[in-house]
Amino acid sequence: MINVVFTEASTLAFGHVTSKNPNGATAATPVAIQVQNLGLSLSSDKGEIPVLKDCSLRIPEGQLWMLLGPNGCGKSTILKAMAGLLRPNQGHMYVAGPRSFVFQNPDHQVVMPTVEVDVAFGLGRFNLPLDEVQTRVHNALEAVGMDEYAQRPIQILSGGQKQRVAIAGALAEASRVLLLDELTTFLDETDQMGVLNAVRKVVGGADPVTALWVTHRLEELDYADGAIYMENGRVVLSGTVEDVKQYIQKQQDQMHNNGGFR
Ligand SMILES: Nc1ncnc2c1ncn2[C@@H]1O[C@H](COP(=O)(O)OP(=O)(O)OP(=O)(O)O)[C@@H](O)[C@H]1O
Repeated sequence: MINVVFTEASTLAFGHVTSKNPNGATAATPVAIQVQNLGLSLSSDKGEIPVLKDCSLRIPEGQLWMLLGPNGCGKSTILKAMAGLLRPNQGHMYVAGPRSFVFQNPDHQVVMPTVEVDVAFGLGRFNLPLDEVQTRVHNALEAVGMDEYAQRPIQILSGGQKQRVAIAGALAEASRVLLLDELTTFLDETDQMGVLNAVRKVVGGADPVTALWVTHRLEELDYADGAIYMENGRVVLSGTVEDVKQYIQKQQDQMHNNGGFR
């Protein structure tokens, strides 16, 4: 039986989720994402596999949080559930809207001939006046540091610049929550920093945008306001960056002592 409720954050009690307040959050900070006891199964040739098990977490509005964990632990799956791309079969979830999912490979998302046309593309369904579209496109490109590229053909952009165009598309649609799936995995350091700084800037801007950023790159944790660590389909830690760093360090030390650290 499907038992998932998308509900208003204020109706849920989440006392046990974070052990310490992450940077800048107080008990009164509004919540952008809350997940409680979420379960999700996917079908495979071996039948239904439980991919998410009893996951709970809470992310305050206007913050950048990172989601880490070993390959296959369920990071992309929980992100897709938050985006509404996958349907959980247990638990409760609230994600503020509008929300946007940005994929690892920007070529799946940035498809129009030029930068400004691509950012404007998603606005087509809102039937906005032309000057409103132009203002939104300009503001969104400025927010991610790509306004000088407005007229450029998409195909000459680097991977990181395309990621920033995809994020601008989400901002133009007034997205309040950005769900960002391993954007920097295949980027060089310059592109990685371009995307990280762009996300950091929009999260810290006047309108409260919240971002959840899946990554394997530990150095990116320094840009985050809070972090979540998953293992084997479960959220094992959700709190401060320092907590998660210490947890990862302990895991690495243990593996090293057992002679198994790669
Ligand atoms: N469509 C699917 N059908 C069946 N199983 C799937 C499907 N998609 C993912 N899985 C399985 O679900 C588990 C979690 O996958 P997911 O992609 O969420 O992990 P991840 O933590 O994002 O991994 P990575 O860091 O490698 O990207 C894995 O065991 C994966 O094989």
